[in-house]
Amino acid sequence: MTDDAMTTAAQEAHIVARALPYLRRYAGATIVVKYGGHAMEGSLANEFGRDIALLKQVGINPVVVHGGGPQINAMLDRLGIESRFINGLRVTDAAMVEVVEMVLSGAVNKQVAGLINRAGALAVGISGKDGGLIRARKAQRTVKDPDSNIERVLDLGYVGEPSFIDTRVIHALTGAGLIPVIAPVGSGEDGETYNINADTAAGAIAGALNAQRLLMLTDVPGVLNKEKQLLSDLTMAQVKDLIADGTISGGMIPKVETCMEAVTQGVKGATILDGRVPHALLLELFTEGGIGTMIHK
Ligand SMILES: Nc1ncnc2c1ncn2[C@@H]1O[C@H](COP(=O)(O)OP(=O)(O)O)[C@@H](O)[C@H]1O
Ligand SMILES: CC(=O)N[C@@H](CCC(=O)OP(=O)(O)O)C(=O)O
Repeated sequence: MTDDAMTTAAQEAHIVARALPYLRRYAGATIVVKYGGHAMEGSLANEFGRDIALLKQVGINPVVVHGGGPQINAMLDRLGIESRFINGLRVTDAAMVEVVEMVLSGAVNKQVAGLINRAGALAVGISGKDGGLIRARKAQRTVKDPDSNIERVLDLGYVGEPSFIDTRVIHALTGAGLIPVIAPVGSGEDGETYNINADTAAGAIAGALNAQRLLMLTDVPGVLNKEKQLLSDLTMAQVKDLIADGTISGGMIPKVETCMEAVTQGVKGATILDGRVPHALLLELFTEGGIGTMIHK
C-alpha cells in the first residue's frame, strides 16, 4: 500500500470505529423511516436503499413508510384529473382514491422495495390494507369563517386518518429478517379505501410499534428559526411556542404534530431531517447530535 492509500484506509477505519457506541445504542431497535415522494425522485434514491440495507445488516429493524405525492400528481395529470389540497391534504373523491391506491401501493411501493432489494437486503412492499395493518376513519377538518367566526366542516372525501394499527404483519416480516415497506392507504369499517398522508401514517406506525426513533426525510434541513438557522433539539413545549409565534408554518405544522404525537405514544425521539444530504440516515443515527431537528418530551 502507498502512504496515501494507508492514510485513507486509516481514516476509514477510524470512522467505522467511531460508530461503535451508536451501533450498540441501536442494536435491535425499531426505527421507522418516512421516505417522501420528492426524496425518491432525486439522485440519492439508490443510496437510500443502501443505507436501509446497512441499518438492517448492523442489527437495527428499519420499517419504511413511503409517500408519493409527486407521483400521484403525475398520474392524475396524465388522466386529466385536477387535485386540490386543503392544509396539505389532497381532497380525494371516489375516482381519485382508485388512482392514489394504484400509484402508492403499486409502482411506488415496488420501486422503494426494489431500491432496498438491489442493495442486498430483503424488503417486502405492502399496503396499509394488507394484514389489516392500517384501519382508518374519515379525516375531520374544520375551518373558521373569518367574517362570521362560524366553524365549517370540510369534506375531504376519502382522506383518512389511522384509527387502529395492527402491528402483526410488521412483526411477522421483521421476525423473518425482512424489511417492511408500507404504502399509506388504509381500510375503513365498510371496506372503503382511504388515502392517508404519509407523515401521519409513519407517525401512527412508529407509535404503535413503540419505535425508538421516527425519522422523517424531507427537503429542508429540519425546523428552522426566524433567522433560518437549524434548531437541532426541541421539546414539545418549544415546538408549541414556535407554532404559536408563526416560526413553524405550512407543511411543517403537520410534520411536527406527527412527531409530537409519536413522542406522546412512547417514541423516544422523532427527527425531521434533510433527505437531500447524502447518507442522511447514517449521519443522523451514527454521529453525536445528528443532522436534523430531534423532537422529544
Ligand atoms: N420553521 C420552519 N422550518 C423549516 N421549514 C418550514 C418552517 N415553517 C414552514 N416550513 C415549510 O415546510 C416545508 C416542509 O413541509 P412539506 O413541503 O410538506 O414537506 P414534504 O413534502 O417533505 O412532506 C418546507 O419546505 C418549508 O417551506
Ligand atoms: C391525504 C394525502 O394528501 N395523501 C397523500 C399521500 C402521499 C404522501 O403523503 O406523499 P408525500 O409524503 O410524498 O407528500 C397524497 O395524496 O399526496
